[in-house]
Amino acid sequence: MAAVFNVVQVERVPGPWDVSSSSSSSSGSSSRTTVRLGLPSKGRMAEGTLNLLKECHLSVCKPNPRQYVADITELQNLEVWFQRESDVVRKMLAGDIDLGIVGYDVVAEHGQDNEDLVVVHDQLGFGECHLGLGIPKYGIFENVSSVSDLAAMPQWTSSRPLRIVTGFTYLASRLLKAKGLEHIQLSTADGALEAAPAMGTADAILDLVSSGTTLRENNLKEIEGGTLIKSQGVLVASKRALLKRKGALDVTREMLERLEAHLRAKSQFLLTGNMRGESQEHVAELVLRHTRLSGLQGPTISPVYSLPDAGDGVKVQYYAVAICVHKRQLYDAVNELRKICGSGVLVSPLTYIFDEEPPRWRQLLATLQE
Ligand SMILES: Nc1ncnc2c1ncn2[C@@H]1O[C@H](COP(=O)(O)OP(=O)(O)OP(=O)(O)O)[C@@H](O)[C@H]1O
Ligand SMILES: O=P(O)(O)OC[C@H]1O[C@H](OP(=O)(O)OP(=O)(O)O)[C@H](O)[C@@H]1O
Ligand SMILES: [Mg+2]
Repeated sequence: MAAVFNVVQVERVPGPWDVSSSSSSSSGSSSRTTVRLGLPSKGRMAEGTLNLLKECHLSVCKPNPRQYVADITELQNLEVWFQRESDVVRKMLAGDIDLGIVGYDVVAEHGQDNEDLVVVHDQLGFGECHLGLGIPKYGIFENVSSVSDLAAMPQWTSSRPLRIVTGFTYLASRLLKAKGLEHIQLSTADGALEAAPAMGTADAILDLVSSGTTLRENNLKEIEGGTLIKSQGVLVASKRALLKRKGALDVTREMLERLEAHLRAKSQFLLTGNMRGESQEHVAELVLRHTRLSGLQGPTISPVYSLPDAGDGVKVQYYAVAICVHKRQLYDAVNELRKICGSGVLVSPLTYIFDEEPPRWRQLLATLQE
């Protein structure tokens, strides 16, 4: 006997952006004066988010793991709300949250190209993955190695479409047809999608991939052209909040500046060493002969003062050389600097490199003026 569900009509509570709502909405959020930042409450993105904010000296004070509201001491007038990633995006669209840090995949799937969502920083450097098709390595798929091969398979017709299981139905319905997959039938599941082809409940899957281990362990493979989007942690904002909510743009700017300056510094080391030379220009010429020692704009050369002999005044016999080098070039740069310094080379990690104005800030202002 088919289950009968009593459908209860639930009156929609107007949100803070609803023009019809004269009074405050359910949470009084239309009259709220604080700016709200939504962060992942659990899972692999939660840890990466909190670690990055801590590295930017924006530690979230969350004494109890089950506490869903917190704050960041350095950012007054900002409330932190811990939510599931998809709910962060939903609540941004409803006007109950102003900013969020989530995976880009969640913004793309649950934001559904809503123009109110603005990606303020698109590469936070954690949660890297991509949304890709996975098909069996065996059977009729054995020699299929690309999306065009898959689309060309004669098996797929309007009466017998290619069955794809995914948690990303919005992106699947928008992007798969553009890849030439005409006859597809989408189904959803909450997880462990890789089991579906072996179980016979789907022919292929569309899911997030990072190491590829789960696909391989379930005899599935990716195919050329099968990646729909790439994803990593992003800082996303509601355009309306940035334009209408007092303080939202200022706090966004500070977060963006700190994130951008820190992420840029993470890839750099500061090298310093002392060397003999006739003048700062002479030392700079020696250093700049080495390609790996050109730094961000160039080496900083400063005189080292000493009192070689009692009674004589201070003298300059050495010059300190300071340069930023990319982590990948560290060892070669140390060797080159050592050759010309002759003395030890000090290496320091960098916390921030602040640009005059972060490029993403100019982009955001341009977006807000559209
Ligand atoms: N290999 C991966 N699989 C799934 N998500 C990944 C992967 N790599 C990075 N991510 C990021 O992590 C997010 C999902 O994290 P996680 O799976 O912990 O949470 P969730 O899927 O929402 O929770 P749950 O899995 O309990 O339903 C994705 O939205 C994506 O941005
Ligand atoms: O490429 P890999 O590194 O193997 O990661 C990909 C797997 O990780 C995620 O699953 P998750 O761990 O979130 O479990 P779930 O499928 O139950 O969500 C995703 O749904 C894939 O199944
Ligand atoms: Mg998951």
